[in-house]
Amino acid sequence: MGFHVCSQTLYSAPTHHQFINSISRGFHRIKVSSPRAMQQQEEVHTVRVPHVLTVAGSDSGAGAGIQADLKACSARGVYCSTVITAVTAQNTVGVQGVDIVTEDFVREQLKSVLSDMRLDVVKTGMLPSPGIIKVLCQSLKEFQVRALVVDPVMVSTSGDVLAGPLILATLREELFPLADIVTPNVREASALLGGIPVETVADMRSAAKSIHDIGPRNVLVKGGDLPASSDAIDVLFDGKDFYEFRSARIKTVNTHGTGCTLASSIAAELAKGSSVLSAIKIAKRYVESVLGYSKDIRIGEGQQGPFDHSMKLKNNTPNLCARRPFDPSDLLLYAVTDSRMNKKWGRSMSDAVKAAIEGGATIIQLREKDSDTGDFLKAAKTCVEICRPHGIPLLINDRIDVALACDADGVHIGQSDMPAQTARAILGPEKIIGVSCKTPEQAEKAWIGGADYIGCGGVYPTNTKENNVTVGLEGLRRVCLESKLPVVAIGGIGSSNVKHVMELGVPNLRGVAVVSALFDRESVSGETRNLMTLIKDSTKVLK
Ligand SMILES: Nc1ncnc2c1ncn2[C@@H]1O[C@H](COP(=O)(O)OP(=O)(O)O)[C@@H](O)[C@H]1O
Ligand SMILES: Cc1ncc(COP(=O)(O)O)c(N)n1
Ligand SMILES: [Mg+2]
Repeated sequence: MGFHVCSQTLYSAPTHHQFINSISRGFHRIKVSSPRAMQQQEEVHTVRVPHVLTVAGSDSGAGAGIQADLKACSARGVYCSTVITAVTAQNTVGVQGVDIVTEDFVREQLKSVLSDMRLDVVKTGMLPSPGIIKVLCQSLKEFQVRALVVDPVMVSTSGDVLAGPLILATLREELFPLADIVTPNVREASALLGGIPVETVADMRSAAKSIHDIGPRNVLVKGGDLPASSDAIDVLFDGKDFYEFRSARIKTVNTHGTGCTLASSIAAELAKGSSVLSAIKIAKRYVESVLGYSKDIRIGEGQQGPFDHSMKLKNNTPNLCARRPFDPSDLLLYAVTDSRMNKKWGRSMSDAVKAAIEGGATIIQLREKDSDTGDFLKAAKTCVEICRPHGIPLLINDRIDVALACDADGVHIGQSDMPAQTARAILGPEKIIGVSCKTPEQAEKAWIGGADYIGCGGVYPTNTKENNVTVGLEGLRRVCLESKLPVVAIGGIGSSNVKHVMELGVPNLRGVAVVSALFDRESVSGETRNLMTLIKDSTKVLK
């Protein structure tokens, strides 16, 4: 929620009361002194978040190890603390060096975390020496946790040894009996069982059963590296039954860190309270989604690249990043294309958008009330591609799902849609959110909720919205005077009255939003151009 407070300060610094308000919504503990704020403090409560501790090695390339665990837990909505057992010099080519942390210092890290934080699940990765495993087992006996996930990391995807055969006996005898689940890949399963071949699903089943005999409650043998298999199959044995988890195999070189990610995602779901079965199901689905999203990204020159745990990197690739931050001057001539009007004039949504841009519109909103979601999404994607090279922000009316799916620049929502604060939580800190407001109170609420601008109207009566209460120029003036956000006027505005609106000259009024006067006309670009001339004339008068 921190970003929220920052975004507000772009336009106006929040008052003390607003500041407290916005923080308390994030459930942070606060110290305050004013009587009003003291009252607020009583309402503040803290929320304990699910917490996984990973005990693993650091990967400098950040594809696997501690770094993968942190990213996976973060993406899965769980807090992750870390105890580092080894530092590896590693990249997509291989492991160039390993520096093992001393047993004493592993013990010290464990004590720091476990004595202070109430955590739910411990997940282990690279445990490079028998001594470190013993230290860990001692700590686990001293400080109770709800579950222990053991990923018996031995060899990296690149084939380099991370923990040699020396650890096998201690791993089997001391750590496995404490584990709720162990997650060997096929090679690790083979090594744990003295080198027996594990090359088929049938082998995986019998390996899972044999490893179960060593003591863990559940064994998941992962088949990512299974030869000649078109699906990615993992086999679970819980002491009674076998379960097969199967997903399509993603064709990609970016599989470095899949094992660490699967294990920490299982730990994350267990920390949230899932059963072992559903934790595996969700974790595997997550791995499949991130691999699918990342299949074409390229990081490093080696054979096995890392993937994008947060599924965000591609949004920032240079050919797509004409997007720039919202600027209130974008509101100057705000074109709202309405599906019914486009239908009436036999125009496609994208033709309407092209014409508005050609005429000089500074921001565009798609308002679709009739078509199916799939058709709307397809058209919206085309409009995003049209707008982005021009640097014109594209917003979607009401449909946050469509805005996300087509990667629009933001949404415009009304008073009966979800609150701005909820929309902001879903859309993240960057997307533009506009809220329709008729009163200063609504404008205040939108600001606190994290909106970027206010749409105020209807200024004049309009056919576009049935039963819409008109606020008039006076209502617009009141909202503008009190709003901390930039305002765009909407409702029945066109060439005959745009000057009256713009020449109000009130602070925060940054432009006009227009539907019929642009789109219920023969030439959208011509009308847009004319209106822009009138807007510029009236802003000149003000200067
Ligand atoms: N190409 C792929 N497509 C889909 N899932 C995969 C792919 N490669 C691995 N997985 C899945 O990732 C998880 C980690 O498996 P694996 O790669 O075998 O472990 P490790 O990284 O320890 O070798 C498993 O759930 C496996 O099924
Ligand atoms: C520090 C460290 N820990 C674990 C792995 C295993 O990686 P993978 O998940 O690809 O098997 C690794 N390569 N490096
Ligand atoms: Mg792997």
